[in-house]
Amino acid sequence: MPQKTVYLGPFVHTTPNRDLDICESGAVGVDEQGKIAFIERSVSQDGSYSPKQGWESAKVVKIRGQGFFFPGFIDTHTHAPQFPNAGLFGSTTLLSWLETYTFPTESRFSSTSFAHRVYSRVISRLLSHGTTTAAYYATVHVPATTLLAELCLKAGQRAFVGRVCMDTLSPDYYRDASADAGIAASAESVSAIRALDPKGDLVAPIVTPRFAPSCTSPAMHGLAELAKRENVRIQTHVSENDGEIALVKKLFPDSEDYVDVYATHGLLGDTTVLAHAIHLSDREVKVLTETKTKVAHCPCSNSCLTSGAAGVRRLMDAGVDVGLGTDVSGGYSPSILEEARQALLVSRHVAHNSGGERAKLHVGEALYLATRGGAKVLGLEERVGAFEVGMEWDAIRVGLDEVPEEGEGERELEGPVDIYGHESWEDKVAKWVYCGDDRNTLAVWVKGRLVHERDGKTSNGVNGTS
Ligand SMILES: Nc1nc2[nH]cnc2c(=O)[nH]1
Ligand SMILES: [Zn+2]
Repeated sequence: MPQKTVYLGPFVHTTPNRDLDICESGAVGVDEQGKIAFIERSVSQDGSYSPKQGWESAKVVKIRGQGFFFPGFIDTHTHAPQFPNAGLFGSTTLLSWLETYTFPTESRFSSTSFAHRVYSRVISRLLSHGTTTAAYYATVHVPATTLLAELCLKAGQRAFVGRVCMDTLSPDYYRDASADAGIAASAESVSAIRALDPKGDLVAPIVTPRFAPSCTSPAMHGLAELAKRENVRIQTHVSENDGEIALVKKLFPDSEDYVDVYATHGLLGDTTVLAHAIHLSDREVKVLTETKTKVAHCPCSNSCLTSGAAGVRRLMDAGVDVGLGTDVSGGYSPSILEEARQALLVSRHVAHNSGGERAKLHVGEALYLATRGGAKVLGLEERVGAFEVGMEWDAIRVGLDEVPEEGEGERELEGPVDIYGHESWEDKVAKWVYCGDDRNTLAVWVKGRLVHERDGKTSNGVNGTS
């Protein structure tokens, strides 16, 4: 159980309106359950903080130098078994990439010892980049999928873990034998993951049809029923690539479009996350709005696989909830900070090509998608994604490097962000978003538990005592 702690110093998060909210000198009290008990927004900066009644013996964690507390990042879409392929995609596009890189690698997770090696690294890498919640796709293998959930729980990472279901148009060496076999294995996986964390405090199952081309109609119907019966969320891919969209049209000639395939199989709703959603028609966007279906925006992957540029402003204007997904190894980076940067850059391409100035995201919006927006996509908005009383302390301690004044001597250049002193608070945050990386992630907490310390040994459940 975490110790009662007061976090002192600047903190930054986003508002429900997607603006930055910067508190230059605050105090956040976190109780033994890891919940935020109070927030004070104007604490004296002279170091003479006097604790509230009942908090006199609480531990104090203080920002020193240039830095701030920020909510933990939320990755609404990634593939844990694809991390061995991060950076490998060559000139492929989705369907050739799946055949060439993805299916052969995912098939190796029939070995739980291989899974242990990869998944342990994945979790500690994500934590080191400040990702406190991830929605993972695993593979078709039930034991390795359960292992991923176990390792998340041990490391203290919040996670949704999904056994991938795929019963058609997949290689013989890597597929479900039939729709019934896939549904039964997915049901087994849901039960096994639930048993690890029955209340879903940190880890929960998520039903995961890979995408329409690799699932038969009976498999999709069965998975929708499973999700409903077990009250489990759903994740899949939609409208990522031109060839994929053409294939869906051919496979499901009676459906109006790609979104309609999922609608007619009962797979849409406010507990469903669709990744990509790049090439949607107005009708499809309307259906997502009406059904409250959520979207994981994966700009890095969309660029790597030449999939296209998703118009996030269009989705947000239509009232669709959007979060960010690294989609490794379609995307090369495990970092949601990198994904926020890519979202900003891609929005500028959209602005130039068709969307106009309004298509451009600003830094606060990108950080909203990375935190509060992601929480909403995964149904966690009451618990994480921002600093509010009653929410849980999922947080990053960000450190930025100060460049010494002339005559103060040189400092070792450590991190990628230089602060010269002329910057406003908004400037500091922008420099972090555009120039920062995991060297700026000094410590990470989930539900009040310290789960990673830069240069410490806290990652992956080792010495995670605080
Ligand atoms: N990006 C991506 N798209 C998919 N569509 C179906 N499977 C995948 C996958 O593994 N990654
Ligand atoms: Zn994906």
